Amino acid sequence: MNRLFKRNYCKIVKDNYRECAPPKFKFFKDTIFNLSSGVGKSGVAIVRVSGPDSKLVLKELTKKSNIEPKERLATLSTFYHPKTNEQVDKGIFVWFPSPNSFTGEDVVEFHIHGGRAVISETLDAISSVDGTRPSEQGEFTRRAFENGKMDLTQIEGLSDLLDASTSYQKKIALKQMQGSIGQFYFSLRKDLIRASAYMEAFIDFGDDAEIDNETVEQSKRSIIAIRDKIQAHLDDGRRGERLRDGASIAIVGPPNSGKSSLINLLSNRKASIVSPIAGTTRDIVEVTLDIGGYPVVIGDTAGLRLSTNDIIEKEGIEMAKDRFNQSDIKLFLFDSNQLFNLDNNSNDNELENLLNFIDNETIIIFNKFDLIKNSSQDKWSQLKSNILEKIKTKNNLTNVQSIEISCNENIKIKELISLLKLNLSNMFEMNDQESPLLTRARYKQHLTECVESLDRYLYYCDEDIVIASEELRRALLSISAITHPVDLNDLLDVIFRDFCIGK
Ligand SMILES: Nc1nc2c(ncn2[C@@H]2O[C@H](COP(=O)(O)OP(=O)(O)OP(=O)(O)O)[C@@H](O)[C@H]2O)c(=O)[nH]1
Repeated sequence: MNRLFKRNYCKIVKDNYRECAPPKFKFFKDTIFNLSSGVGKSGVAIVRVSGPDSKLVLKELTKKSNIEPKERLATLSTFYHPKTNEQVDKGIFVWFPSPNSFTGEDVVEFHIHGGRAVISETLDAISSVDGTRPSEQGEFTRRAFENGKMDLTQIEGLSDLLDASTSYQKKIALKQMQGSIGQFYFSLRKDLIRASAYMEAFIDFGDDAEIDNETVEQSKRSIIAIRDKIQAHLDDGRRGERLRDGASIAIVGPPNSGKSSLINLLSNRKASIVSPIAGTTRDIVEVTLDIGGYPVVIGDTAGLRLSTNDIIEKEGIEMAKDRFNQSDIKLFLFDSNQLFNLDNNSNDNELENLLNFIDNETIIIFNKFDLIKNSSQDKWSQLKSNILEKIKTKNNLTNVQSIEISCNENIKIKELISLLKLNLSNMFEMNDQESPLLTRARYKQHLTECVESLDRYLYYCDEDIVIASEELRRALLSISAITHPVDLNDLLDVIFRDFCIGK
Protein backbone atom coordinates (compact mmCIF):
# COMPACT_ATOMS: atom_id res chain seq x y z
CA MET A 1 0.00 0.00 0.00
CA ASN A 2 1.59 3.36 -0.91
CA ARG A 3 1.90 6.27 1.52
CA LEU A 4 -0.54 8.56 -0.24
CA PHE A 5 -3.18 5.87 -0.16
CA LYS A 6 -2.60 5.37 3.54
CA ARG A 7 -2.96 9.09 4.19
CA ASN A 8 -6.21 9.21 2.23
CA TYR A 9 -7.49 6.18 4.12
CA CYS A 10 -6.79 7.83 7.47
CA LYS A 11 -8.49 11.04 6.41
CA ILE A 12 -11.64 9.17 5.36
CA VAL A 13 -11.71 7.31 8.69
CA LYS A 14 -11.44 10.63 10.55
CA ASP A 15 -14.16 12.30 8.46
CA ASN A 16 -16.49 9.40 9.02
CA TYR A 17 -15.93 9.46 12.76
CA ARG A 18 -16.70 13.15 12.76
CA GLU A 19 -19.88 12.55 10.75
CA CYS A 20 -21.10 10.06 13.37
CA ALA A 21 -19.91 11.98 16.40
CA PRO A 22 -22.38 12.81 19.19
CA PRO A 23 -23.89 16.30 19.18
CA LYS A 24 -21.87 19.17 20.57
CA PHE A 25 -22.88 21.08 23.69
CA LYS A 26 -25.94 23.21 23.02
CA PHE A 27 -26.87 26.45 24.77
CA PHE A 28 -30.45 26.68 26.06
CA LYS A 29 -31.64 30.10 27.16
CA ASP A 30 -34.37 28.98 29.53
CA THR A 31 -33.75 27.64 32.97
CA ILE A 32 -36.18 24.82 33.60
CA PHE A 33 -37.38 23.40 36.91
CA ASN A 34 -39.74 20.79 38.25
CA LEU A 35 -40.43 18.21 40.90
CA SER A 36 -38.21 15.22 40.10
CA SER A 37 -39.36 12.90 42.88
CA GLY A 38 -42.77 11.17 42.89
CA VAL A 39 -46.02 13.08 43.10
CA GLY A 40 -47.88 13.03 46.43
CA LYS A 41 -47.01 13.34 50.10
CA SER A 42 -43.56 12.01 50.99
CA GLY A 43 -40.76 12.46 53.54
CA VAL A 44 -38.42 14.18 51.11
CA ALA A 45 -39.09 15.70 47.71
CA ILE A 46 -36.50 16.76 45.15
CA VAL A 47 -36.94 19.79 42.95
CA ARG A 48 -34.46 20.07 40.12
CA VAL A 49 -33.42 23.26 38.32
CA SER A 50 -31.30 23.22 35.14
CA GLY A 51 -30.02 25.99 32.90
CA PRO A 52 -27.94 29.18 32.84
CA ASP A 53 -29.86 30.84 35.71
CA SER A 54 -29.62 27.94 38.14
CA LYS A 55 -27.12 29.80 40.31
CA LEU A 56 -29.35 32.86 40.34
CA VAL A 57 -32.21 30.67 41.57
CA LEU A 58 -29.97 29.37 44.35
CA LYS A 59 -28.92 32.89 45.33
CA GLU A 60 -32.52 34.11 45.40
CA LEU A 61 -33.88 31.17 47.39
CA THR A 62 -31.06 31.20 49.95
CA LYS A 63 -30.96 35.02 50.08
CA LYS A 64 -27.17 34.85 49.70
CA SER A 65 -26.21 37.00 46.75
CA ASN A 66 -22.51 36.12 46.87
CA ILE A 67 -22.89 32.42 47.56
CA GLU A 68 -20.15 30.16 46.15
CA PRO A 69 -21.75 26.73 46.55
CA LYS A 70 -19.59 23.66 47.02
CA GLU A 71 -19.70 21.38 44.01
CA ARG A 72 -21.77 18.23 44.42
CA LEU A 73 -21.92 18.42 48.18
CA ALA A 74 -25.11 18.57 50.24
CA THR A 75 -25.52 21.89 52.07
CA LEU A 76 -28.14 22.59 54.72
CA SER A 77 -29.94 25.87 54.18
CA THR A 78 -33.12 27.83 54.76
CA PHE A 79 -35.09 28.61 51.62
CA TYR A 80 -37.14 31.78 51.11
CA HIS A 81 -39.66 33.02 48.58
CA PRO A 82 -37.84 35.78 46.62
CA LYS A 83 -40.99 37.90 46.29
CA THR A 84 -42.58 37.60 49.75
CA ASN A 85 -39.32 36.92 51.65
CA GLU A 86 -41.21 34.33 53.68
CA GLN A 87 -39.50 31.10 54.66
CA VAL A 88 -40.57 28.27 52.36
CA ASP A 89 -38.68 25.41 54.00
CA LYS A 90 -35.41 24.32 55.55
CA GLY A 91 -33.64 21.61 53.58
CA ILE A 92 -30.63 20.70 51.53
CA PHE A 93 -29.35 21.90 48.19
CA VAL A 94 -26.78 20.28 45.92
CA TRP A 95 -24.97 22.27 43.25
CA PHE A 96 -23.83 20.53 40.05
CA PRO A 97 -21.94 23.02 37.87
CA SER A 98 -21.78 22.43 34.11
CA PRO A 99 -20.69 20.11 32.53
CA ASN A 100 -20.73 17.62 35.42
CA SER A 101 -24.48 17.34 35.81
CA PHE A 102 -27.26 15.15 34.45
CA THR A 103 -28.17 17.65 31.74
CA GLY A 104 -24.65 18.96 31.22
CA GLU A 105 -25.87 22.43 32.28
CA ASP A 106 -25.63 24.14 35.68
CA VAL A 107 -28.05 22.21 37.89
CA VAL A 108 -29.21 22.79 41.44
CA GLU A 109 -31.32 20.30 43.35
CA PHE A 110 -33.43 21.28 46.34
CA HIS A 111 -34.14 18.42 48.76
CA ILE A 112 -37.14 19.68 50.67
CA HIS A 113 -39.92 18.26 52.86
CA GLY A 114 -42.37 16.28 50.74
CA GLY A 115 -45.60 17.97 51.81
CA ARG A 116 -47.88 19.37 49.11
CA ALA A 117 -47.71 22.98 50.40
CA VAL A 118 -43.90 22.93 50.69
CA ILE A 119 -43.55 21.57 47.16
CA SER A 120 -45.97 24.01 45.61
CA GLU A 121 -44.45 27.02 47.44
CA THR A 122 -40.93 25.98 46.40
CA LEU A 123 -42.00 25.67 42.77
CA ASP A 124 -43.68 29.04 43.02
CA ALA A 125 -40.56 30.59 44.57
CA ILE A 126 -38.39 29.29 41.72
CA SER A 127 -40.83 30.41 39.05
CA SER A 128 -40.64 33.97 40.42
CA VAL A 129 -36.97 34.16 39.37
CA ASP A 130 -36.52 35.71 35.91
CA GLY A 131 -35.65 33.35 33.08
CA THR A 132 -37.16 30.24 34.65
CA ARG A 133 -40.08 28.12 33.52
CA PRO A 134 -41.50 24.68 34.44
CA SER A 135 -39.99 21.85 32.41
CA GLU A 136 -41.94 19.87 29.86
CA GLN A 137 -42.22 16.10 29.90
CA GLY A 138 -38.75 14.51 29.66
CA GLU A 139 -37.11 17.90 29.06
CA PHE A 140 -34.21 17.35 31.49
CA THR A 141 -33.34 14.11 29.70
CA ARG A 142 -33.76 15.73 26.32
CA ARG A 143 -31.23 18.38 27.31
CA ALA A 144 -28.88 15.61 28.50
CA PHE A 145 -29.19 14.03 25.05
CA GLU A 146 -28.83 17.26 23.11
CA ASN A 147 -25.76 18.16 25.16
CA GLY A 148 -24.17 14.81 24.33
CA LYS A 149 -24.35 13.48 27.91
CA MET A 150 -26.26 10.37 26.79
CA ASP A 151 -26.90 8.69 23.46
CA LEU A 152 -30.34 7.59 22.39
CA THR A 153 -29.92 3.99 23.55
CA GLN A 154 -28.98 5.25 27.03
CA ILE A 155 -32.09 7.41 27.12
CA GLU A 156 -34.20 4.45 26.08
CA GLY A 157 -32.44 2.47 28.83
CA LEU A 158 -33.36 5.17 31.33
CA SER A 159 -36.97 5.07 30.16
CA ASP A 160 -36.98 1.26 30.57
CA LEU A 161 -35.43 1.64 34.02
CA LEU A 162 -38.26 3.90 35.13
CA ASP A 163 -40.79 1.41 33.71
CA ALA A 164 -39.09 -1.78 34.94
CA SER A 165 -41.39 -3.85 37.10
CA THR A 166 -39.20 -6.92 37.65
CA SER A 167 -35.58 -7.14 38.79
CA TYR A 168 -34.40 -8.70 35.51
CA GLN A 169 -35.96 -5.85 33.51
CA LYS A 170 -34.25 -3.44 35.89
CA LYS A 171 -30.88 -5.16 35.50
CA ILE A 172 -30.96 -5.00 31.69
CA ALA A 173 -32.26 -1.41 31.65
CA LEU A 174 -29.52 -0.29 34.04
CA LYS A 175 -26.84 -1.86 31.84
CA GLN A 176 -28.29 -0.18 28.78
CA MET A 177 -28.54 3.19 30.54
CA GLN A 178 -24.86 2.89 31.43
CA GLY A 179 -24.04 2.43 27.76
CA SER A 180 -23.68 -1.35 27.22
CA ILE A 181 -25.73 -1.53 24.05
CA GLY A 182 -24.51 1.86 22.78
CA GLN A 183 -20.89 0.71 23.13
CA PHE A 184 -21.64 -2.51 21.30
CA TYR A 185 -23.13 -0.60 18.35
CA PHE A 186 -20.33 1.93 18.54
CA SER A 187 -17.67 -0.76 18.15
CA LEU A 188 -19.56 -2.27 15.20
CA ARG A 189 -19.69 1.19 13.65
CA LYS A 190 -15.97 1.70 14.22
CA ASP A 191 -15.15 -1.56 12.42
CA LEU A 192 -17.43 -0.61 9.55
CA ILE A 193 -15.87 2.85 9.25
CA ARG A 194 -12.45 1.28 8.81
CA ALA A 195 -13.76 -1.09 6.18
CA SER A 196 -15.68 1.56 4.25
CA ALA A 197 -12.79 4.04 4.37
CA TYR A 198 -10.62 1.39 2.85
CA MET A 199 -13.06 0.95 -0.02
CA GLU A 200 -13.32 4.69 -0.59
CA ALA A 201 -9.58 5.12 -0.62
CA PHE A 202 -9.38 2.28 -3.08
CA ILE A 203 -11.89 3.98 -5.37
CA ASP A 204 -10.01 7.28 -5.18
CA PHE A 205 -6.68 5.68 -6.04
CA GLY A 206 -7.71 2.74 -8.22
CA ASP A 207 -4.73 0.93 -9.62
CA ASP A 208 -2.29 3.52 -8.24
CA ALA A 209 -3.01 2.20 -4.78
CA GLU A 210 -0.86 -0.85 -5.40
CA ILE A 211 -2.96 -2.92 -3.07
CA ASP A 212 -2.30 -6.59 -3.04
CA ASN A 213 -5.11 -9.09 -3.33
CA GLU A 214 -4.61 -10.37 0.18
CA THR A 215 -5.37 -6.90 1.62
CA VAL A 216 -8.61 -6.75 -0.37
CA GLU A 217 -9.57 -10.25 0.75
CA GLN A 218 -8.77 -9.42 4.35
CA SER A 219 -11.04 -6.39 4.23
CA LYS A 220 -13.82 -8.52 2.76
CA ARG A 221 -13.36 -11.12 5.47
CA SER A 222 -13.63 -8.52 8.20
CA ILE A 223 -16.86 -7.19 6.68
CA ILE A 224 -18.28 -10.73 6.59
CA ALA A 225 -17.34 -11.10 10.26
CA ILE A 226 -19.15 -7.84 11.15
CA ARG A 227 -22.18 -8.92 9.15
CA ASP A 228 -22.29 -12.29 10.96
CA LYS A 229 -21.91 -10.62 14.35
CA ILE A 230 -24.89 -8.36 13.64
CA GLN A 231 -26.94 -11.29 12.35
CA ALA A 232 -26.17 -13.30 15.50
CA HIS A 233 -27.26 -10.31 17.59
CA LEU A 234 -30.49 -10.15 15.58
CA ASP A 235 -31.14 -13.87 16.14
CA ASP A 236 -31.54 -13.39 19.89
CA GLY A 237 -34.19 -16.06 20.26
CA ARG A 238 -36.82 -13.41 21.07
CA ARG A 239 -35.13 -12.69 24.40
CA GLY A 240 -35.47 -8.93 24.00
CA GLU A 241 -39.16 -9.26 23.14
CA ARG A 242 -39.74 -11.48 26.17
CA LEU A 243 -37.98 -8.95 28.38
CA ARG A 244 -40.52 -6.33 27.37
CA ASP A 245 -43.71 -8.39 27.04
CA GLY A 246 -42.94 -11.17 29.53
CA ALA A 247 -42.27 -14.85 28.79
CA SER A 248 -45.43 -16.62 27.79
CA ILE A 249 -46.50 -19.54 29.99
CA ALA A 250 -49.57 -21.67 29.23
CA ILE A 251 -51.37 -23.88 31.73
CA VAL A 252 -53.04 -26.69 29.80
CA GLY A 253 -54.44 -30.12 30.57
CA PRO A 254 -57.68 -32.07 30.81
CA PRO A 255 -60.78 -30.48 32.39
CA ASN A 256 -60.88 -30.40 36.17
CA SER A 257 -57.17 -31.12 36.59
CA GLY A 258 -56.77 -27.90 38.63
CA LYS A 259 -55.51 -25.37 36.06
CA SER A 260 -57.56 -22.48 37.43
CA SER A 261 -56.59 -23.44 40.97
CA LEU A 262 -52.92 -23.24 39.95
CA ILE A 263 -53.15 -19.82 38.25
CA ASN A 264 -54.95 -18.46 41.31
CA LEU A 265 -52.27 -19.86 43.59
CA LEU A 266 -49.42 -18.44 41.51
CA SER A 267 -51.02 -15.02 41.19
CA ASN A 268 -52.19 -14.97 44.81
CA ARG A 269 -55.68 -13.91 43.83
CA LYS A 270 -58.89 -15.27 42.34
CA ALA A 271 -58.07 -14.67 38.69
CA SER A 272 -59.95 -17.69 37.30
CA ILE A 273 -63.11 -19.54 38.37
CA VAL A 274 -62.48 -22.81 40.22
CA SER A 275 -65.30 -25.35 40.19
CA PRO A 276 -65.81 -29.12 40.18
CA ILE A 277 -67.77 -28.77 36.93
CA ALA A 278 -65.58 -29.96 34.05
CA GLY A 279 -65.22 -27.38 31.27
CA THR A 280 -65.63 -24.27 33.45
CA THR A 281 -62.81 -22.25 31.84
CA ARG A 282 -63.62 -21.37 28.22
CA ASP A 283 -61.67 -18.20 27.44
CA ILE A 284 -57.98 -17.71 28.14
CA VAL A 285 -57.48 -16.00 31.48
CA GLU A 286 -54.15 -14.15 31.54
CA VAL A 287 -52.19 -12.89 34.51
CA THR A 288 -48.94 -10.89 34.43
CA LEU A 289 -46.52 -11.97 37.12
CA ASP A 290 -42.99 -11.59 38.38
CA ILE A 291 -41.47 -15.04 38.91
CA GLY A 292 -38.00 -14.87 40.45
CA GLY A 293 -37.45 -11.42 38.93
CA TYR A 294 -38.49 -12.44 35.42
CA PRO A 295 -41.57 -10.99 33.74
CA VAL A 296 -44.13 -13.62 32.69
CA VAL A 297 -47.66 -13.77 31.33
CA ILE A 298 -49.45 -16.92 32.46
CA GLY A 299 -52.58 -18.08 30.66
CA ASP A 300 -55.18 -20.46 32.09
CA THR A 301 -56.89 -22.32 29.23
CA ALA A 302 -59.95 -24.44 28.57
CA GLY A 303 -59.57 -28.11 29.53
CA LEU A 304 -58.49 -30.28 26.59
CA ARG A 305 -60.85 -33.14 25.76
CA LEU A 306 -62.03 -34.89 22.61
CA SER A 307 -65.51 -35.75 23.79
CA THR A 308 -67.48 -32.54 23.77
CA ASN A 309 -70.26 -31.33 21.51
CA ASP A 310 -70.44 -27.93 23.13
CA ILE A 311 -69.51 -25.43 20.39
CA ILE A 312 -68.21 -22.80 22.83
CA GLU A 313 -66.08 -25.34 24.68
CA LYS A 314 -64.72 -26.62 21.35
CA GLU A 315 -63.73 -23.06 20.43
CA GLY A 316 -62.06 -22.69 23.83
CA ILE A 317 -60.10 -25.90 23.22
CA GLU A 318 -58.83 -24.60 19.87
CA MET A 319 -57.72 -21.37 21.59
CA ALA A 320 -55.99 -23.43 24.28
CA LYS A 321 -54.07 -25.39 21.63
CA ASP A 322 -52.95 -22.17 19.92
CA ARG A 323 -51.84 -20.64 23.22
CA PHE A 324 -49.98 -23.86 24.02
CA ASN A 325 -48.12 -23.79 20.70
CA GLN A 326 -47.13 -20.14 21.07
CA SER A 327 -45.92 -20.39 24.66
CA ASP A 328 -42.33 -20.37 25.84
CA ILE A 329 -43.05 -22.67 28.77
CA LYS A 330 -45.97 -25.09 28.95
CA LEU A 331 -47.36 -26.38 32.20
CA PHE A 332 -49.28 -29.56 31.47
CA LEU A 333 -51.52 -30.47 34.39
CA PHE A 334 -52.83 -33.95 35.11
CA ASP A 335 -55.11 -35.03 37.91
CA SER A 336 -52.87 -37.69 39.54
CA ASN A 337 -55.83 -39.36 41.20
CA GLN A 338 -57.64 -39.70 37.91
CA LEU A 339 -54.53 -41.20 36.26
CA PHE A 340 -54.12 -43.56 39.20
CA ASN A 341 -57.63 -44.85 38.86
CA LEU A 342 -57.50 -45.37 35.11
CA ASP A 343 -58.21 -48.92 34.15
CA ASN A 344 -54.85 -50.35 33.06
CA ASN A 345 -56.40 -52.28 30.21
CA SER A 346 -58.46 -49.49 28.83
CA ASN A 347 -57.10 -47.91 25.69
CA ASP A 348 -57.75 -44.38 26.80
CA ASN A 349 -58.02 -42.28 23.68
CA GLU A 350 -58.24 -39.06 25.64
CA LEU A 351 -54.99 -39.74 27.47
CA GLU A 352 -53.16 -40.87 24.34
CA ASN A 353 -54.26 -37.68 22.64
CA LEU A 354 -53.09 -35.50 25.52
CA LEU A 355 -49.66 -37.12 25.67
CA ASN A 356 -49.02 -36.05 22.07
CA PHE A 357 -48.89 -32.41 23.16
CA ILE A 358 -45.90 -32.79 25.43
CA ASP A 359 -42.62 -31.41 24.08
CA ASN A 360 -39.23 -30.15 25.33
CA GLU A 361 -40.67 -26.91 26.71
CA THR A 362 -43.32 -28.73 28.77
CA ILE A 363 -43.27 -29.26 32.51
CA ILE A 364 -45.63 -32.07 33.46
CA ILE A 365 -47.47 -31.35 36.70
CA PHE A 366 -49.23 -34.15 38.54
CA ASN A 367 -51.76 -32.19 40.59
CA LYS A 368 -54.08 -33.41 43.37
CA PHE A 369 -51.21 -35.42 44.80
CA ASP A 370 -52.94 -35.14 48.19
CA LEU A 371 -55.44 -37.73 46.95
CA ILE A 372 -52.77 -40.41 46.49
CA LYS A 373 -52.73 -42.35 49.73
CA ASN A 374 -49.47 -43.11 51.49
CA SER A 375 -50.09 -46.83 51.07
CA SER A 376 -50.33 -46.37 47.28
CA GLN A 377 -47.09 -44.39 46.85
CA ASP A 378 -45.06 -47.28 45.40
CA LYS A 379 -47.75 -48.13 42.91
CA TRP A 380 -48.03 -44.44 41.97
CA SER A 381 -44.26 -44.10 41.45
CA GLN A 382 -44.33 -47.05 39.09
CA LEU A 383 -47.30 -45.65 37.18
CA LYS A 384 -45.67 -42.22 36.93
CA SER A 385 -42.40 -43.55 35.55
CA ASN A 386 -44.34 -45.65 33.01
CA ILE A 387 -46.19 -42.56 31.84
CA LEU A 388 -43.00 -40.47 31.60
CA GLU A 389 -41.20 -43.25 29.73
CA LYS A 390 -44.13 -43.55 27.36
CA ILE A 391 -44.08 -39.79 26.66
CA LYS A 392 -40.34 -39.85 25.97
CA THR A 393 -40.59 -42.68 23.46
CA LYS A 394 -43.80 -41.47 21.86
CA ASN A 395 -42.62 -37.89 21.33
CA ASN A 396 -38.94 -38.63 20.90
CA LEU A 397 -37.80 -36.56 23.88
CA THR A 398 -34.52 -36.99 25.72
CA ASN A 399 -35.81 -35.63 28.98
CA VAL A 400 -39.15 -34.64 30.50
CA GLN A 401 -39.50 -32.38 33.50
CA SER A 402 -42.19 -33.34 35.99
CA ILE A 403 -43.36 -32.56 39.51
CA GLU A 404 -46.12 -33.73 41.85
CA ILE A 405 -48.07 -30.98 43.58
CA SER A 406 -51.33 -30.26 45.32
CA CYS A 407 -52.99 -26.90 44.79
CA ASN A 408 -55.52 -27.49 47.53
CA GLU A 409 -53.01 -28.67 50.14
CA ASN A 410 -50.18 -26.38 48.97
CA ILE A 411 -47.82 -29.32 48.44
CA LYS A 412 -44.57 -28.60 46.53
CA ILE A 413 -45.77 -25.25 45.17
CA LYS A 414 -42.48 -23.65 46.22
CA GLU A 415 -40.60 -26.39 44.35
CA LEU A 416 -42.73 -25.76 41.28
CA ILE A 417 -41.89 -22.04 41.44
CA SER A 418 -38.16 -22.91 41.73
CA LEU A 419 -38.46 -25.15 38.68
CA LEU A 420 -40.15 -22.31 36.80
CA LYS A 421 -37.39 -19.89 37.86
CA LEU A 422 -34.76 -22.31 36.58
CA ASN A 423 -36.48 -22.59 33.21
CA LEU A 424 -36.89 -18.82 33.01
CA SER A 425 -33.28 -18.14 33.92
CA ASN A 426 -32.11 -20.56 31.20
CA MET A 427 -34.29 -18.68 28.77
CA PHE A 428 -33.35 -15.12 29.77
CA GLU A 429 -29.81 -15.15 31.09
CA MET A 430 -26.82 -15.04 28.82
CA ASN A 431 -23.13 -15.10 29.42
CA ASP A 432 -21.09 -11.94 29.04
CA GLN A 433 -19.50 -13.10 25.80
CA GLU A 434 -22.82 -12.79 24.02
CA SER A 435 -23.97 -9.51 22.56
CA PRO A 436 -26.38 -7.38 24.63
CA LEU A 437 -30.12 -7.94 24.42
CA LEU A 438 -31.95 -6.48 21.46
CA THR A 439 -34.37 -4.45 23.53
CA ARG A 440 -36.19 -2.35 20.92
CA ALA A 441 -37.89 -2.94 17.57
CA ARG A 442 -36.17 0.25 16.38
CA TYR A 443 -32.72 -1.33 16.78
CA LYS A 444 -33.91 -4.44 14.99
CA GLN A 445 -35.08 -2.38 12.01
CA HIS A 446 -31.78 -0.48 11.64
CA LEU A 447 -29.70 -3.62 12.10
CA THR A 448 -31.74 -5.54 9.51
CA GLU A 449 -31.19 -2.69 7.06
CA CYS A 450 -27.49 -2.77 7.88
CA VAL A 451 -27.23 -6.53 7.21
CA GLU A 452 -29.12 -6.09 3.92
CA SER A 453 -26.68 -3.38 2.84
CA LEU A 454 -23.71 -5.55 3.79
CA ASP A 455 -25.16 -8.44 1.81
CA ARG A 456 -25.49 -6.18 -1.21
CA TYR A 457 -21.93 -4.99 -0.65
CA LEU A 458 -20.69 -8.59 -0.66
CA TYR A 459 -22.66 -9.24 -3.83
CA TYR A 460 -21.20 -6.24 -5.69
CA CYS A 461 -17.71 -6.00 -4.27
CA ASP A 462 -16.05 -8.07 -7.00
CA GLU A 463 -18.22 -6.60 -9.78
CA ASP A 464 -18.68 -2.91 -9.16
CA ILE A 465 -16.63 -1.32 -6.43
CA VAL A 466 -18.49 2.01 -6.56
CA ILE A 467 -21.90 0.42 -5.85
CA ALA A 468 -20.30 -1.82 -3.23
CA SER A 469 -18.78 1.13 -1.42
CA GLU A 470 -22.13 2.98 -1.49
CA GLU A 471 -23.72 -0.04 0.22
CA LEU A 472 -21.04 0.07 2.90
CA ARG A 473 -21.84 3.73 3.54
CA ARG A 474 -25.53 2.84 3.87
CA ALA A 475 -24.73 0.07 6.32
CA LEU A 476 -22.77 2.61 8.35
CA LEU A 477 -25.65 5.07 8.39
CA SER A 478 -28.05 2.35 9.57
CA ILE A 479 -25.83 1.55 12.57
CA SER A 480 -25.26 5.24 13.36
CA ALA A 481 -29.01 5.84 13.33
CA ILE A 482 -29.42 3.65 16.42
CA THR A 483 -27.48 5.97 18.70
CA HIS A 484 -27.62 9.23 16.74
CA PRO A 485 -30.45 9.24 14.19
CA VAL A 486 -30.42 11.83 11.42
CA ASP A 487 -34.12 12.57 11.57
CA LEU A 488 -34.48 13.09 15.27
CA ASN A 489 -37.51 15.13 16.14
CA ASP A 490 -40.34 12.63 15.61
CA LEU A 491 -38.38 9.94 17.35
CA LEU A 492 -37.56 12.10 20.35
CA ASP A 493 -41.19 13.11 20.69
CA VAL A 494 -42.19 9.45 20.87
CA ILE A 495 -39.47 8.59 23.38
CA PHE A 496 -40.02 11.55 25.69
CA ARG A 497 -43.80 11.21 25.61
CA ASP A 498 -43.45 8.39 28.14
CA PHE A 499 -41.15 10.32 30.48
CA CYS A 500 -42.42 12.05 33.56
CA ILE A 501 -42.37 15.82 33.92
CA GLY A 502 -39.36 16.07 36.24
CA LYS A 503 -37.14 13.65 34.30
N1 LIG B 1 -58.11 -32.67 46.11
C1 LIG B 1 -57.71 -31.70 45.32
N2 LIG B 1 -58.61 -31.03 44.57
C2 LIG B 1 -58.18 -30.06 43.75
C3 LIG B 1 -56.81 -29.71 43.67
N3 LIG B 1 -56.68 -28.72 42.76
C4 LIG B 1 -57.92 -28.43 42.31
N4 LIG B 1 -58.84 -29.24 42.91
C5 LIG B 1 -60.28 -29.25 42.70
O1 LIG B 1 -60.56 -29.70 41.40
C6 LIG B 1 -61.72 -29.06 40.89
C7 LIG B 1 -61.39 -28.43 39.54
O2 LIG B 1 -60.44 -27.40 39.74
P1 LIG B 1 -60.20 -26.25 38.68
O3 LIG B 1 -59.07 -25.46 39.16
O4 LIG B 1 -61.48 -25.54 38.39
O5 LIG B 1 -59.81 -27.14 37.43
P2 LIG B 1 -59.63 -26.70 35.90
O6 LIG B 1 -58.58 -27.57 35.35
O7 LIG B 1 -59.39 -25.24 35.81
O8 LIG B 1 -61.02 -27.06 35.30
P3 LIG B 1 -61.67 -26.63 33.86
O9 LIG B 1 -61.91 -25.16 33.90
O10 LIG B 1 -62.91 -27.41 33.84
O11 LIG B 1 -60.74 -27.05 32.81
C8 LIG B 1 -62.15 -28.04 41.93
O12 LIG B 1 -63.16 -28.58 42.69
C9 LIG B 1 -60.89 -27.85 42.78
O13 LIG B 1 -61.15 -27.49 44.13
C10 LIG B 1 -55.87 -30.44 44.49
O14 LIG B 1 -54.66 -30.21 44.51
N5 LIG B 1 -56.39 -31.41 45.27
